[in-house]
Amino acid sequence: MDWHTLPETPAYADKITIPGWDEELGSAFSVYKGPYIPGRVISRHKTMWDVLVSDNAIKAGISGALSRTGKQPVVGDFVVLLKQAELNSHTIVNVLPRKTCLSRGSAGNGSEEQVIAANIDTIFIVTSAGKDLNLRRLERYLTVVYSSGAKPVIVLNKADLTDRPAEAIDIIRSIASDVPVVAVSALSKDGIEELEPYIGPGSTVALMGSSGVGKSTLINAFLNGSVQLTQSVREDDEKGRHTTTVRQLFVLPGGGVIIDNPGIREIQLGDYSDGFEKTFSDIIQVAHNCHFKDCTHQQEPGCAVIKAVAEGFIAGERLESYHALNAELAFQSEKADIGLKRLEKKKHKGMQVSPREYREYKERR
Ligand SMILES: Nc1nc2c(ncn2[C@@H]2O[C@H](COP(=O)(O)OP(=O)(O)OP(=O)(O)O)[C@@H](O)[C@H]2O)c(=O)[nH]1
Ligand SMILES: [Zn+2]
Repeated sequence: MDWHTLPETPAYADKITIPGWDEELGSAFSVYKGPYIPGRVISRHKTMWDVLVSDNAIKAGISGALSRTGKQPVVGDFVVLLKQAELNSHTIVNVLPRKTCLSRGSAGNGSEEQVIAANIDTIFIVTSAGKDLNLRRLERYLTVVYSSGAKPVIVLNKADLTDRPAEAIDIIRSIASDVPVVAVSALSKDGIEELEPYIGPGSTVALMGSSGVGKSTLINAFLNGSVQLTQSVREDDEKGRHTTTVRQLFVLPGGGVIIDNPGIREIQLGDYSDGFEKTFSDIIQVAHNCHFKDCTHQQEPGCAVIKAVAEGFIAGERLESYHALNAELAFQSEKADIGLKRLEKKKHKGMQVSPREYREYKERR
């Protein structure tokens, strides 16, 4: 064979069958030669990770070097594993660049943000028709999703319980600008085909929304009975004990991936300032016309936002929600600042030398 006809792509490239894998990951991985294989994290335990590799799921720990960087693999991460066949062991040695990153803000202790999941393309914000429908909560969810880099889709579930789903959709659209809003019934599967474009081969979705809106029912509908969602896997850990793990990443029959993780379900509002500006882009746009540059849109004269509310262009509740979220963000970042100061103090303390240490130091010289 003439060498010109050799394929340009490395030999492993066509063997990689990890859902969500793409060319970019391929080129990031191409620097690894030898006993390294790629994988995708299914779920994380304290010091062990379940990882999907070409055609099965394995358990892996992480290397000391990766551990020292402080970068912990999370569900959805694409990782590089060192495979030691003779020891029957896999070790995660690196996390490949994340496309999107869903994290809990730096709430409380001022420590760095906590990443919950990575590489989610689309997040279904699930709400249900009827009394769960809460526009203010939807705005919070939108804020979180925008900050992660994923694309939001609002799913109005239990459409079978309302006579007027179109009305509910209109209400949601009033705050959602160009975010798709889809009415479905997870129970009867009515309308779920409208969600199919987001769960096609290679795409990764996650679901967010309060308890009882029907997230599990929806996932089961996508899975089409191929996996039992609540199925827990009983296996022996490295010490021979039985452990029970719950899968958090599912491959759909059509090739898409669904991530279902308690941290995403129960997401709290943290430092999501970027997403905040996107969510309230209408208010921020109007605010350019406020008389004062630092207008807080509370009661200042010449406030264009208050004027827009009075004239009915912006809903009063929406401005209230803006103020409430703004206050919360300010509070969170203040808390983070306080935490930082505490840390700085601590660091300083560590550098202080006690009189005894100083004496010993001088004596050694
Ligand atoms: N009528 C109707 N009921 C639904 C629909 N989808 C889900 N339900 C019901 O709503 C209840 C809650 O559904 P789940 O799927 O457990 O809700 P969830 O969002 O996963 O709840 P958590 O696990 O607490 O987060 C169940 O009794 C479902 O049968 C729907 O489209 N229509
Ligand atoms: Zn103003």
